[in-house]
Amino acid sequence: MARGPVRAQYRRRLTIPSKGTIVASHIAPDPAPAHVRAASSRGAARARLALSCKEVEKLYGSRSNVTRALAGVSFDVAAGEYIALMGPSGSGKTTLLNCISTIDRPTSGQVLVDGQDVCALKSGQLSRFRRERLGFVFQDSNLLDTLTARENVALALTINRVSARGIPARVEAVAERLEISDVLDKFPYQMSGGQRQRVAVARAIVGDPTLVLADEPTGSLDSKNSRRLLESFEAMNEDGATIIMVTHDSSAASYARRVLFVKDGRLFNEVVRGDKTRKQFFDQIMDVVSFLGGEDADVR
Ligand SMILES: Nc1ncnc2c1ncn2[C@@H]1O[C@H](COP(=O)(O)OP(=O)(O)OP(=O)(O)O)[C@@H](O)[C@H]1O
Repeated sequence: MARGPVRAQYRRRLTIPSKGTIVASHIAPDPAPAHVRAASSRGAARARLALSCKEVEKLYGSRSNVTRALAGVSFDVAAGEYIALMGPSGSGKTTLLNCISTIDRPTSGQVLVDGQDVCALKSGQLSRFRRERLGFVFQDSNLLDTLTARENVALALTINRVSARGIPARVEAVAERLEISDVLDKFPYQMSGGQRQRVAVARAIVGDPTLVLADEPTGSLDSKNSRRLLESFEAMNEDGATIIMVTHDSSAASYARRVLFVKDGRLFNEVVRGDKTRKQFFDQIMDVVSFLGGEDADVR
């Protein structure tokens, strides 16, 4: 099929303006995700912003050779949302995640987590902020090889100075939720890739962080283990966790409640799942992926 008419068709359906125009200078959270709405005990959390990015810009390089990785990105994430970030290779997804996670610093703009400007934190405050507010899940599980699964998960609580008495019950509870109770006493080399990744998720969420940040968490998993991990994320989100996940995979993104698309360092579009089935949401995501430049596999 000819590229031109297809693009024109998507442009109409998605109301995508002409090339180079920013679709939304500020993207607000999904006003009331159904599962958040349903959980009356979390009513107060509904209004709370877990994250607010304001005109985040990131330049790399020196004056003669500058890369503008982020060109003024603004969006809000309400507590309890589940966001997927998608976009072509080099569009700025990892840079954005790194600016949110404080691994990197924006050149200008603000990143507010729970209302606190993370760019203004000094180094001591920064490590505390990372420990207490953030949970990280990477493409490779990054577990400590010399510790069992139980010890890997417990370590996150020990570092957070949770009293030793309270640790075993919290580890058992999170293990049950992620269906890893039977591997808690195994070392990473004794587990499958999927089990290792679920242990890594347990480690990320056991401290009850404000934000769970995941960079291609299913990147090294086969389809069965990917699905299992994504179902765990979905359940965690239904229990109240706020999740931001970078993925190149439309199927993985369709588990989120809202997908933000990044292109050339800007937010280009967003789609909200609302009451759609996952399949309908997947089709909607694929529409944008196709518009952005082709096949699912090209969007990373
Ligand atoms: N440390 C760095 N120094 C210079 N340029 C960088 C650096 N890190 C990223 N970039 C550039 O910033 C832009 C955005 O990169 P980023 O890694 O955020 O993209 P991405 O969307 O995550 O890509 P991918 O999907 O391929 O991982 C790219 O042009 C990249 O080359």
